[in-house]
Amino acid sequence: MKAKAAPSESTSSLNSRSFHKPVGAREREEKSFKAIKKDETNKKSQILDEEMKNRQCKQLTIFNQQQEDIEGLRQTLYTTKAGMKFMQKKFQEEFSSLGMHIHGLAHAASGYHRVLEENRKLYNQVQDLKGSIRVYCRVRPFLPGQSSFSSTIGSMQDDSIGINTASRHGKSLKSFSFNKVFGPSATQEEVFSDMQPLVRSVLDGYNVCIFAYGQTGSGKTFTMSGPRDITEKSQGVNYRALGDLFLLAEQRKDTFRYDIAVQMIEIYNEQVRDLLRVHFICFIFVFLNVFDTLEIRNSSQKGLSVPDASLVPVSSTYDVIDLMKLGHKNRAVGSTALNDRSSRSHSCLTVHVQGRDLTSGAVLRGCMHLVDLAGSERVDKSEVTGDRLKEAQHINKSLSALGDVIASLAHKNPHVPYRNSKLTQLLQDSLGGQAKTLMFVHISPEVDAVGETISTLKFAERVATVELGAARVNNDTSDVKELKEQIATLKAALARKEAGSQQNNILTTPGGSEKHKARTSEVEIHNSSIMTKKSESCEVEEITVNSPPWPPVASPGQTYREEDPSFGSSEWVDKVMVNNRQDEMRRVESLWGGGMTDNGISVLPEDFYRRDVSSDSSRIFSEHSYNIFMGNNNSADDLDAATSESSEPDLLWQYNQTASKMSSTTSTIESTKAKKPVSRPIRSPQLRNSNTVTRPLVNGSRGTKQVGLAADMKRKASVRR
Ligand SMILES: Nc1ncnc2c1ncn2[C@@H]1O[C@H](COP(=O)(O)OP(=O)(O)OP(=O)(O)O)[C@@H](O)[C@H]1O
Repeated sequence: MKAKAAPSESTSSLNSRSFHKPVGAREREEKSFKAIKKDETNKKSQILDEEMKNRQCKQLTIFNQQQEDIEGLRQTLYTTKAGMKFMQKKFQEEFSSLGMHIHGLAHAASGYHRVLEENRKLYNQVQDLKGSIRVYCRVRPFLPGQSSFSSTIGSMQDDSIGINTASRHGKSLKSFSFNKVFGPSATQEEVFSDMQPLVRSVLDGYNVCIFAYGQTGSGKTFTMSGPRDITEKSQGVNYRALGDLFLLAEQRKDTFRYDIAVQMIEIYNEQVRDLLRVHFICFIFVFLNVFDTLEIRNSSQKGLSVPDASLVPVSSTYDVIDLMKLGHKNRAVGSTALNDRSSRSHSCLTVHVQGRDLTSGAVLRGCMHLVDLAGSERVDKSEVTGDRLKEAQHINKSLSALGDVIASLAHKNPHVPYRNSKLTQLLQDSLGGQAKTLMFVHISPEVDAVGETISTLKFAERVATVELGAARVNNDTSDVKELKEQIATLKAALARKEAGSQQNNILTTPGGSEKHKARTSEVEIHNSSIMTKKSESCEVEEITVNSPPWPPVASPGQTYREEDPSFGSSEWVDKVMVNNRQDEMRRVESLWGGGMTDNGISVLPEDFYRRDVSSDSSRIFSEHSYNIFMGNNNSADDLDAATSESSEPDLLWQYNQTASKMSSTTSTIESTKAKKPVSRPIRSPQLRNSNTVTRPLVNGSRGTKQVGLAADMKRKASVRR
């Protein structure tokens, strides 16, 4: 800029000077000025050229540099790409190997689960084989109004529980192990789902017993039935078990046909009472504070331990709900200081299931006892007096009898004192038989119940050591069934003949019928001693004595008719037997008392029927229902007694014996009759239950005869073996 300024300055100064100078000088000056100017311009252009050159040079250098950089970048990109590709490949390889590894792990995991499941099954099988009683423990939550600050429950795992105890040496934790432990928050559904497989095995022909044990107020009734106001969610084991059986029966309907019926009894003050019987006589009994007591018959090979209790067919959960309502209404419940609705009796809901394989014709019979025991109680705590005290004493006595039985079984003692209480008699088949048994032990979390809790859990641990032997399926193959049917038919024929000739004897003996009329009750009483064997023939006595009342207790809106297809198809019943028995019944009924028929046969007075037998068909139905659960008829009972503990050859032996007996009998029927006096009294179930003439008979004699017979048959079987 200075260089530029300088010429303009000099030009202006030259102009001003040249203005004062002469023309020649001025021209010279102008020339020299122009030359200078030219030089300057040249110089300028030279400088500019140089600058341009420099700039170009710089740009070239920059360009070259950038080229180099780009080349470098290209190289880097190339190597990066290659690296990326390599990494990608490696990653893919690793990924696929990881995938394979994960696949392998998943396979191993599923295998592990399978093994676990198998282990569980095997464990259960071992338990089944050993026949160990399964023991589940359930802890009741604190009740509303109770302080939950201090609980006796110190620890709780899936299969063990620790109880805090205070001793002289300070606090300690006592641990107990069971098959399963349910905490206070366990729902009814969770509880049931764990025992569902056990319940379902009834449909496969097993006998199952689930019983709830624990001190009063610990939640036994809650587990077995539910709370006072039962909802679908709070339903207990009883409802759920039956609902599940119906569901499964429905699912299997293409291959199996199942018939399900229930009985519900209670043991109150050492008396067995039917909870499903609604009869006007019942109300009279309640009014008079006298209740009909029933017999327990463990010798019954057909699964009816209390054959006289109402046996009610059920085909839906609604039937069950109605029945349970009735049962619970009839059950003895009272208020104590420990539980405002304390069960004062042991209740037992028995579910009888008979299934027929539609392809093979094999018949399976299973039965399930669902027992809600009355709670043990310390009378000083429950503050009971009077009747409640008497009840408590009976409850404690029977529970201690249960303890004795468990102790004997645990020690494998040769003698087990089942007969010391009705409760142990009832549970005999489940505690010492081939049943699958589950005990639900209940405990309360309160600190002041710790003593009872510890003794309850100790008892439960002892129960878990009892080994019953392998559970067995009660199945009749079609061959066996056929043989039994044949035997039954033969026996029926024999009975008909015997009854016919006996009748002739009576009628031909002067005053025979009169004598019989006068001695009706006497004969009934003596009958038990006369009958040294359960009638080998028609069992008319069985028809009337052992049959549950029919129609059975009708739940609201329910009627049980002869042609009701929902329960028992005709093919299950030995029709010949039923018809024969009807004839037989008519004949024998007419034999005892009343007037004379056209044929000169005596008949019962009409008011007898009015009082004791609602209708003839009801009797037939008793027989029908009874047969369904007895596997044809009672005449096969003898055979069962022998076969239940013997093998198929024994059965054939029995059959041959009967067949040969039959052939000889038909020819020498009179002599056979002379050897075996047959006395068949007629008693309707209602009359039997009316606490009148039949009472002496009920008291033990019939039961002991049954036991005697079973023992006799067993003896026979073992001698044969
Ligand atoms: N798991 C539970 N969840 C909620 N409440 C329960 C539970 N178990 C029991 N209860 C409540 O505790 C109270 C006592 O229960 P429950 O009557 O079943 O005892 P219990 O052992 O049958 O008594 P008892 O032997 O005197 O008949 C009831 O009010 C019942 O609703």
